[in-house]
Amino acid sequence: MGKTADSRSPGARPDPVRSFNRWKKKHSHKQSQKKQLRKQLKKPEWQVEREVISHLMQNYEKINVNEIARFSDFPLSKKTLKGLQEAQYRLVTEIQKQTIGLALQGKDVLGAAKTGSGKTLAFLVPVLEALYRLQWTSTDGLGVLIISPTRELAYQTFEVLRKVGKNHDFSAGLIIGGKDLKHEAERINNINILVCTPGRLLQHMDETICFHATNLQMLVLDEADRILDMGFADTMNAIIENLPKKRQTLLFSATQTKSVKDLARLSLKNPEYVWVHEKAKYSTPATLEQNYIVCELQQKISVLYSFLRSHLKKKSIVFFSSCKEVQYLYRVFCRLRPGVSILALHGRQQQMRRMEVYNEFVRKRAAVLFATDIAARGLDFPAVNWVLQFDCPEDANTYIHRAGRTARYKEDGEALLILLPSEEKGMVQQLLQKKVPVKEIKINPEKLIDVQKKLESFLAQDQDLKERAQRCFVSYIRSVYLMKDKEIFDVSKLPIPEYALSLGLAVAPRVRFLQKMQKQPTRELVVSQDNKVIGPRAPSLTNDEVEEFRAYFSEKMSILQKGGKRSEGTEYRLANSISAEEEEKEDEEEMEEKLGKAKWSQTQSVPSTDESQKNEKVSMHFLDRDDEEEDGLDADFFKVKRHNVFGLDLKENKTLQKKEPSKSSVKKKVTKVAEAKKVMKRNFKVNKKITFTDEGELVQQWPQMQKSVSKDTEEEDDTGGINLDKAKERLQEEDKFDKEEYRKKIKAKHRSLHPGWFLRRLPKSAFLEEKRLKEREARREANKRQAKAKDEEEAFLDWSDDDDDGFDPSTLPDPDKYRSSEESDSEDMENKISDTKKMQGMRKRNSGEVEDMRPTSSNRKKAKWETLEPLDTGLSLAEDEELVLHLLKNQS
Ligand SMILES: Nc1ncnc2c1ncn2[C@@H]1O[C@H](COP(=O)(O)OP(=O)(O)OP(=O)(O)O)[C@@H](O)[C@H]1O
Repeated sequence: MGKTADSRSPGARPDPVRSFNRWKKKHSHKQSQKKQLRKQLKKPEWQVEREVISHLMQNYEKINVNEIARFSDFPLSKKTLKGLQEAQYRLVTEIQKQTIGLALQGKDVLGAAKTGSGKTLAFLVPVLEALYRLQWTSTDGLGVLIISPTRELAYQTFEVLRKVGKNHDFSAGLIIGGKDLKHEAERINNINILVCTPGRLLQHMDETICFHATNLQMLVLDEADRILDMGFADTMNAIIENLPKKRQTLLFSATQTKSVKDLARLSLKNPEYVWVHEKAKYSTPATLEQNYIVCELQQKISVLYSFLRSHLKKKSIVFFSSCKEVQYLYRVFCRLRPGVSILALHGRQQQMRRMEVYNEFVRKRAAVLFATDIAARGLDFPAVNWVLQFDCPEDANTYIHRAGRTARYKEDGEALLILLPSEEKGMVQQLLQKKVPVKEIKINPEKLIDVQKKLESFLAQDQDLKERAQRCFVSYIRSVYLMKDKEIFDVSKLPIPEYALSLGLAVAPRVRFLQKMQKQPTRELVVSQDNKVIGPRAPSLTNDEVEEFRAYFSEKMSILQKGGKRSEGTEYRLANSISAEEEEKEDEEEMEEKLGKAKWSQTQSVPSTDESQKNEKVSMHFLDRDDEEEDGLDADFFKVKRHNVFGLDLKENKTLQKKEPSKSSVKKKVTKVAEAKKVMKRNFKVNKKITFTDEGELVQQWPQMQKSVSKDTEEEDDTGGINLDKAKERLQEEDKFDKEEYRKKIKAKHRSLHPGWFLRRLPKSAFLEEKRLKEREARREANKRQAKAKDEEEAFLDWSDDDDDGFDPSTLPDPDKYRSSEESDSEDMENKISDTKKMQGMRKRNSGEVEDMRPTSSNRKKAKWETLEPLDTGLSLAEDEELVLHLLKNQS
């Protein structure tokens, strides 16, 4: 048998020929590698990259969705793949699988998939690849725009982008308002990928010199249906005007729009519709368990409290319909000390605070977040166990987004919806139509803890809290009043006095629009076909009216994204007499309360009723409990729920029975007129303030002297206190007199001006002023319409004991002029932008008229500078206007 080389004996010498051949092969391979490397090195880096890119692009056409399981199965750049791997993203989700390929091929995509299914990466990966393909550099400017409806969502998307795109060389920026505009403006021109909210973006488009989007390659709308809805309509139209038509557009949402009208605005080119779960049995994640309970409005707070007490180790989000509800209930619940830390997130908070709360809730393992719908979409808080919808969502889509904050990406979660009896039928029907599987469950009455007494005692001690309760009350009622779907939301069915009591208020605050509505039905009795009067028609607005209001409010919400503080907040402050300092105080207090909460076991500030003491003991007891006991409580709740032994209806629960307002607690309201009469009877003399002019003339500053009529006509009518008719007449006379005086003053000013000045400036100034006046007129019209929608503010004004014969909106400061010294820069900006926006809205309507003056896109800014050339007349704005009106009249 012959021996092989390997089986040679250890002492045998290797075959030199074979060894040489082996060495030669190795050597030549090494040489060729070196040669190739040298060749490569000679090429500039960009050229090597270009070759790689062209290789990748050739593979785009070959993408086969069915063969894709991992990100590395897509022809992606090494930099993107590395970023994905480092962030632990390897396998693709269904929406990523189906849309990334299409987007890489340059198609417009409308992607829809359930909440928590990974839509963010489905658009971020193509974003990175689009700029990589074009070898984009910072000098190329803005390449991709990602628009999100809320600041928090934009921030979250930006963070994912940073994580996944960290190996690329592009610059990315986050523009969401609430920060220094100047600082943003300095950097915005160097940003390649901009993540932003619509309002703030438009503000930069309008106000930041040199900012343009002419090179834009891709536009992404996250939560597209929300961004395209009426609330953002004007802003989005104005933004789209400034974008190049030739671009790729990606739209993503869990509830996608197919409205042709909406999509036409974006000028999509043969878009690909990818509805991943269109054929799925349910439109919500399979891992999400969804239930609803029905309870009376006045019981909801106790239900929430009881829920929190039995879920102390869980992470939950509770959704409310208004900021003021969140503000009040957050404070109250902090004082109630349920034993789990509570956070609040809403649009009236300062941006810093919002960010703090967001991050804190991300970090916490067990906590409760009280939030408005700003947290409803897109936010990816880790490991949320429960979503509780304290107030009924406006529609099924909002429900889906809210509930989708739990059970994200393969995790479990539970959602509980609290419905009023009047909301049950309509809402459940809507949910089932949208393929949302909700089941009714009952509450275990033994687990319910009535907190109304405690709330009453809090309010009795704290005037500020009481005012918050009143605002919360009005705000909730207004939110129901403004809801579009009148089948579900019927304000006339709300148990108003009982609701007030449940908030801890002895008397329900007056709500102006409700009073109006209550008067209305008597005139609007519904007559049946056989001419029988059936009853008063449910007071409601027409759909158009509601839509208008809603658009107004959501638009305001969108404008919030622009600046540090909301313009809406400013208006609220006007109406509610809350100053900016107070707002800040609120935030500080929020912090204090939280700190206080940590120390609560030592500091017992809560009083003193038997009931509250009892509850206090319970809380103390709870805090002393060990983990086991907490779990026990948790389990108790689950046991009840899972075994469906909520045998009794809430109504049967004695502790939560309807409370009739006690007679002693209902005080007779003292009107201002009555008070004034009382004062007059006492014959008080008001102090006088008298000053002297330079000429030594005596002037009575206070009380103001009547200037319009001679003293002898001012006969006092002692008989019946104040004669309102006479007072009214007198005021009208005064008014006339003042106007006349003012006119005279203006004329005198005109005469004193240099006549040559007019001749030089007249044509241009007259033209500009005419235009400005027209715009102001339109704005006033718009303001009037908006004023209608501010019933809450009006209602709040009603709480002062003003005589309510009729509130005159003209007594409110002009929102265009209003500027409190405490307002931040960003607030100023917001106000400006809201004006700009309104102007844009008008421009849209009168486009033919204004287009010549204000061309769009590139020369838009130039035109703006021209038109805004300052014209110093030395007069005030009002005088300026009067002057120009006068000139125009003379001209015509
Ligand atoms: N391929 C993936 N592999 C692992 N985890 C992923 C993947 N894609 C997404 N995720 C994770 O899934 C979670 C949800 O993703 P994302 O926020 O993108 O969902 P979404 O569809 O945008 O939800 P929503 O509709 O609520 O906005 C995130 O925590 C994300 O990190």
